[in-house]
Amino acid sequence: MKTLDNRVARATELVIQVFIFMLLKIVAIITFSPIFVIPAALVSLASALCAHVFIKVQLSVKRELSNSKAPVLAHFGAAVSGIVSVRAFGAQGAFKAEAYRRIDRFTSVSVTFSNVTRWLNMRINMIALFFATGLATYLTYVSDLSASNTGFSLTMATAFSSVITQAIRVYNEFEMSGNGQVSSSQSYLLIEQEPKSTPEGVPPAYWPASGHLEVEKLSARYSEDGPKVLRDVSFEVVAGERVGIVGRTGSGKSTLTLALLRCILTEGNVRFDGLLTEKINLDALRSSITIIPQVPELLSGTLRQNLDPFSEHDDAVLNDALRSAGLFNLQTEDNQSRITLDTQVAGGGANLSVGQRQILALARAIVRRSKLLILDEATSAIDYETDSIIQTSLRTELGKDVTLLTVAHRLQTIMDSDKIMVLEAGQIVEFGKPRELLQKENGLLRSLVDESRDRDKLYTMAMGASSS
Ligand SMILES: Nc1ncnc2c1ncn2[C@@H]1O[C@H](COP(=O)(O)OP(=O)(O)OP(=O)(O)O)[C@@H](O)[C@H]1O
Repeated sequence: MKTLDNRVARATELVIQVFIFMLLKIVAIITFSPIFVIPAALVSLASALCAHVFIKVQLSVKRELSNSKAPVLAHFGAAVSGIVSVRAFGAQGAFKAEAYRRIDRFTSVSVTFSNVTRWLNMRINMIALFFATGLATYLTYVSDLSASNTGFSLTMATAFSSVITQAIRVYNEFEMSGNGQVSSSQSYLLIEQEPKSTPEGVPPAYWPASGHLEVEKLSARYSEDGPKVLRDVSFEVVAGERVGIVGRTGSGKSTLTLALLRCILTEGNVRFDGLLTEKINLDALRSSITIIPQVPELLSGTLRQNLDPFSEHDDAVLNDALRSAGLFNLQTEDNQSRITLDTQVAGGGANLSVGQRQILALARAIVRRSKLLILDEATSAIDYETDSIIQTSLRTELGKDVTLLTVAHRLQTIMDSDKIMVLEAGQIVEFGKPRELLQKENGLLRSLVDESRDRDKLYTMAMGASSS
């Protein structure tokens, strides 16, 4: 904002300077030839008219110019970075043709742009020429001004055209940069904000004491005028239950998790450990629920800072969480690249594998003692060993009252869950114990399992889970 203020102040200063300069020239001419006050006023009016037309036209041409310049630069960038592939596939001809096409478009707009500038220069020069010629005629044949003052007045008049052009150019730049800066700042200022925390929204200190979740007619959409992606979803999960959420792609699984965290627009009631989540401050709600996304984000800093950003726990607790999450099962004591609390994590967790990041996200949930854990299962990029470590940790290390919702992409992960929720087009079509769902004729879960290559294994898992 400060840079913006400085730039606007500098541009304003320049505009004022040029206009004062122009005014001084007119004043100098009028002082020696007062009769020229009317031609000077007419010249200023005519110049202002030309400037008005020029600025209007030039604004859209300049926008078109930058729109046609970007594709040229992008094409060059793509060609340079992909030069090996371009040559390997013998696609030089196609790339050249495309480059010519883009350059042609850019050139035609550039020509229009310089024509617009030429249009203005011609008119301003003509106006200034008439003015200077009129003044010279008057001073030579009518006025009895001394030779030195005549020379001075004529010098002022001949420099007049360049000052007018300069004034228009500076004013135009001022208006364009002002417009751009103000409209982009405006768009940042008008970004919709989430509701602020209020004293009434602070939940009691004991909350949440359990992971009991009651959802009643929950609908969700991504924007005010967008369609309902989740429609009247109602279900109840008692504390400590493990629920798998399945459904075909686009059925609303991720949307449900976002709706529970109030990250999108929702209607209906969600009660978490007895409290309506819409009445609770967002920071309190989101810090009591942990979500482990497919690719967890980590912050740049040490592992310790990532697990405990506010330094609320000692190393023993953090190490315990790492062990429970399964990190130490992945590495041996003598491993040189062993991950410890002092390991530096790159921005986003770029120096760790997706599996390691999921394990750390799980450790974070253990440290925070979240009562509701939402796991968006990683579909790929995670090896069998890491996956089974995570699954074992989830089954053995979480407290008995911790509710686990797993958005599953592989049925194996959730077939031994307490319950399975099947979503279809934003609605719950099945919700119950795996064994019961598999017995339903034409059931959706049953059809998903029957389509799977591991059909028999899945049936065995479901029967085993339900009987336990
Ligand atoms: N940011 C968004 N803006 C608008 N619509 C969205 C957005 N994200 C998802 N949707 C829509 O919401 C619907 C449900 O998407 P969602 O991501 O919840 O499905 P999903 O079941 O998680 O799919 P997948 O298994 O592929 O992850 C889809 O029709 C999708 O087009």
